[in-house]
Amino acid sequence: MRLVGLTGGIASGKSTVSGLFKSAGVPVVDADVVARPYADYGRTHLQNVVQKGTGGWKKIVKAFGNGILLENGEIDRAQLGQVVFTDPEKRKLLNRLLAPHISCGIFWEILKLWVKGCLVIVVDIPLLFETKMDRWTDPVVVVWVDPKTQIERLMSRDSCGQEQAQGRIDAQLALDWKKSEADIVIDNSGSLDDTKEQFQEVLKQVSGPLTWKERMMSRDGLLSIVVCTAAGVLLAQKNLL
Ligand SMILES: CC(C)(COP(=O)(O)OP(=O)(O)OC[C@H]1O[C@@H](n2cnc3c(N)ncnc32)[C@H](O)[C@@H]1O)[C@@H](O)C(=O)NCCC(=O)NCCS
Ligand SMILES: Nc1ncnc2c1ncn2[C@@H]1O[C@H](COP(=O)(O)OP(=O)(O)OP(=O)(O)O)[C@@H](O)[C@H]1O
Repeated sequence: MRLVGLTGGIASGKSTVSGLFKSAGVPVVDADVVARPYADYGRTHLQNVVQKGTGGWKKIVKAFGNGILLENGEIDRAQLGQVVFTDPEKRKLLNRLLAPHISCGIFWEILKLWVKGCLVIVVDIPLLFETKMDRWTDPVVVVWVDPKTQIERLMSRDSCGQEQAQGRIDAQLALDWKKSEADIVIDNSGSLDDTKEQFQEVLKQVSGPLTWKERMMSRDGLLSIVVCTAAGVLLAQKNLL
């Protein structure tokens, strides 16, 4: 199995590119969705780590107080966002509290796809480098955008001011550094058609033949190893008798 890491900066276009992967039939695990309440998507099959009553939810309420909840008891994301994107210490606290739950949620989503026999899985993790999860993915695709376009798109999408947008950008490692660490870079500064054109090349690269190690890590690869080992043991036992 090949785990492709997809990352970038806030509003650099990760969801846009992950949408292209999905349209091309490549399964995508989205960390932002894992870290959201079910109600946002109405997709109850997804692992979620901050839904009311879960371990992640309890930790957030304990650390940030009941004032962080909506009337229905779910986390008020807009309010939590305001807090953590303006206070680095609170953001570190939130990250520390949620990191084990998010990695666990991502792991479960990957496991479900592995059981289905998927050979190439894209994991869209905004904080892939920050959380050091890039150790588990190869190749790493970084969706890059020039700084001016990034802030413009962020302000327009989230209807926020320049200061707020800059605060959110600064809450992550520099996008240029992520670009320098990438195996593959998609420059999403141009039109959607430009990005789609680059994507076709990237799709070819990530869906190329699997290495032996990747084959062995796939469901069928592991099953073959188990079956061959069992057959070998049985044959050896028969010969010994
Ligand atoms: C802070 C929260 C409440 C803001 O919610 P909101 O709906 O406004 O934003 P959303 O979840 O859609 O995230 C938008 C983008 O913000 C950035 N972002 C989210 N959390 C963080 C964080 N802790 N640090 C830096 N950037 C972040 C990511 O680029 C993400 O794609 C929410 O993002 C959250 O609970 N974050 C903590 C979980 C987390 O770390 N998510 C990232 C997965 S690796
Ligand atoms: N090539 C493009 N041309 C014009 N607009 C774009 C392009 N790519 C993305 N956008 C727009 O920019 C915004 C950010 O894109 P997107 O939501 O895909 O980014 P993201 O990296 O997933 O964001 P986040 O980090 O917040 O999850 C969206 O409003 C999207 O429609």
